[in-house]
Amino acid sequence: MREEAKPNLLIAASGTGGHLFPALAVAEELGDYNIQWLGVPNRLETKLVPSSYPLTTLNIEGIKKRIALGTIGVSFRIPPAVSKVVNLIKKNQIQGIFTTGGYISAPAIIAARICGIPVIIHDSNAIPGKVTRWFARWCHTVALGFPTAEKYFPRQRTIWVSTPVRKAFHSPQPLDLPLKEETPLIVVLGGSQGAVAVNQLIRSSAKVWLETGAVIVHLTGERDPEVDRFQHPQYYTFPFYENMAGLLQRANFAISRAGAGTLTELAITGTPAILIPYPYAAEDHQTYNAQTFVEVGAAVSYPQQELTSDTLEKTVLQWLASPKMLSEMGEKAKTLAVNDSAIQIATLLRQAVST
Ligand SMILES: CC(=O)N[C@H]1[C@@H](OP(=O)(O)OP(=O)(O)OC[C@H]2O[C@@H](n3ccc(=O)[nH]c3=O)[C@H](O)[C@@H]2O)O[C@H](CO)[C@@H](O)[C@@H]1O
Repeated sequence: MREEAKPNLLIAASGTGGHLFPALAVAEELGDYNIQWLGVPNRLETKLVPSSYPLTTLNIEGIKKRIALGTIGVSFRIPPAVSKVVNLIKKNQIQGIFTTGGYISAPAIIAARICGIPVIIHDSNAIPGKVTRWFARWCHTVALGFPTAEKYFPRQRTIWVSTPVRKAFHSPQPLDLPLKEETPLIVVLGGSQGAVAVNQLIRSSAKVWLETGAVIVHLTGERDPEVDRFQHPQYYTFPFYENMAGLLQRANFAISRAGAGTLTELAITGTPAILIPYPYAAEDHQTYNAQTFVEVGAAVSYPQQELTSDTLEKTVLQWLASPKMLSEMGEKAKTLAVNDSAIQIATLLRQAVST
């Protein structure tokens, strides 16, 4: 196919791994499209996107403030961000937009409406974000990470697709860590940015877990000033780890926040988890995300305020001594996996762009 014959798509996804990796997974399925990316300066997209797709950044502070105050609406003054997206759409003859919710979706959807092109929005959480709820009416289809989220969109076309994960999750990935086959591996993570409160809990209990022979890989994020406080030969820390597929495939279990991205990956890799939902997530959505995994028996979930290091210490020791229980929980996690989520969204986009 000649380069100029490719359809042109804009992906508006910004901020956290939970918003970016599902969008990158969809982009991986659209190799026959010219893809432009819309983000903001100084967020994760500036690291993850430019090597693969041209990135345009918007200053959306004004929009963030309006959404935080609940004042955005159909009549709101069109800010410069929207004009910039309209220009981008016109200049590049963009035929459709894919967005994963969050602030960046607002100017993208408004601009798409002005230009008369279709938008597919994906929202991965059990309680969809405010922007998704407000602007869904202007989208061609709302793709959902959790089937229960459908009730927020009584008048829109919705489809439950789970959440796309990177292609690497769909095949076995080698892990570059010195681990014997029989060594239990605990992976600790706090979403794409790390979780300082979880990190503290782990450091206060890790020693007893390591004494059983287990290895811990702890993804700490980049903002924890006490990251070097605990050290042990079986304890590995990384601020951010690229090969999540390899790590979760090998993990016996995870201790994690309950972001939708990580939960979906745990389902695909069949990894049981001790979940500690982020207590300040919008509308407490992580607690609701976690519920689905708890209900099928794939995870246990503790509110951070109620979880003492003593309870966590005992739970982990019990899990380390219960391989049969872990493999049963792993199988239950797999019942929540949707392996073709990215393909389903790519198909929706192809249909929307061609009609
Ligand atoms: C604090 C907060 O509000 N977080 C939200 C954010 O996701 P946030 O990015 O915090 O968390 P998620 O669990 O959704 O996604 C994390 C992603 O980063 C990847 N990862 C993480 C650590 C690492 O070292 N390497 C790596 O690749 C994970 O594999 C996963 O793909 O958006 C999600 C989707 O709307 C929400 O469900 C989360 O509640």
